[in-house]
This record gives sequence, C-alpha cells and structure tokens, in this order.
Amino acid sequence: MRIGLFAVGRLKSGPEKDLVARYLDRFAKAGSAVGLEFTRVAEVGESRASNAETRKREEAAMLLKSLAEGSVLILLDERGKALDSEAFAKLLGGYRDQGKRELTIAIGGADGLDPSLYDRADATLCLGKMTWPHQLVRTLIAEQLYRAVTILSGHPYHRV
Ligand SMILES: C[S@@+](CC[C@H](N)C(=O)[O-])C[C@H]1O[C@@H](n2cnc3c(N)ncnc32)[C@H](O)[C@@H]1O
Repeated sequence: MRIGLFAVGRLKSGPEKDLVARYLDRFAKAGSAVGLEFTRVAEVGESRASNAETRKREEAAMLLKSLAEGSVLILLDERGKALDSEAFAKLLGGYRDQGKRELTIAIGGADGLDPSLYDRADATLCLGKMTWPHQLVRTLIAEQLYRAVTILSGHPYHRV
C-alpha cells in the first residue's frame, strides 16, 4: 500500500524538515518488508483568500484534486480519535490487508481542515489534545509512520 502526506503550508529548511526527511527515509527503507511504500508529501501553500471559510474550501479542493481514486483518507485533527502507536500500526496494516492501494494522511493549515472533508474521511485521528503547528505535526506523523513499520515488522525500535 502506498502512503502519502498532504499538507497545507510550506515547510522551510530547518530542523523540522530534517526530521521529517529522516523518518520518511527510514520508513521508505523499512516499509517494503511489510508491504508499505512512502510516495510523497504533497505540499500546498495556504490559500490567500480573505475569509477563513473560503481559504479552507480552496485548500480542501486542492486536497481532493491530489487524492488518488479510491485512496483511504486519514485527517489529522486535535479533535480526532486518539490511538496508541500499536493501534495506529494495526489500522495501517488493516487497510493494507484489505487490499487498499493508496492512503493519504492530511494535515491542515492555520485555519484547520474544511468541514466537507470529514464526510469523505475514513478516519480522523489526533496526536494528543493540544494544538500543534503544522510543521511539528509533520514531524510527529513521520515518526509514527516509521514506528508503525517497526511494529508491523517486529523491529525492536518500538518498546513499551
Ligand atoms: C495549527 S493547526 C490548525 C488549528 C485550527 N485552529 C483548527 O481548528 O484545526 C494545523 C493543523 O495541524 C494539525 N494538528 C494540530 N494539532 C494536532 C493534534 N493535536 N492532532 C492532530 N493533528 C493536529 C491539524 O491537521 C491542523 O489542521
């Protein structure tokens, strides 16, 4: 199963970008053993529309345009469901075992994600109840994707 990230907001050079690259690189190397492949980060700049509703609608349209047909869609939102790392790995492994070919994980911009996306989404997950900036969210989810691969492959990176 191919996994990609969709993110509103550009990630400038710096520690967050380095960390995202480090974990996605590890994911790419370890993923093939468990049938998971990382595709890309589809990054779009924030809409410049003057009102938040319009900005979110425009950003949602870009997400839907970049979404492969039939892709599983997971939204990241602080109001979403909290999973521990094993449950997240199980969720990914479950989609893979159902024969899903594509999975996209979406991160919103400063205004969050458009309400219309929640009906299309297969799951809405949180990374804790606190609100994180999109740069850190990318880092956190990249690490959790790598951790999920190590859990699915039985690699000792993940210890509880
Ligand atoms: C700065 S936050 C936007 C907050 C916005 N006020 C809202 O209501 O969603 C940018 C994006 O980071 C992600 N995000 C921030 N905190 C998160 C958390 N605790 N769990 C999951 N995703 C989070 C979400 O995708 C969010 O759209």
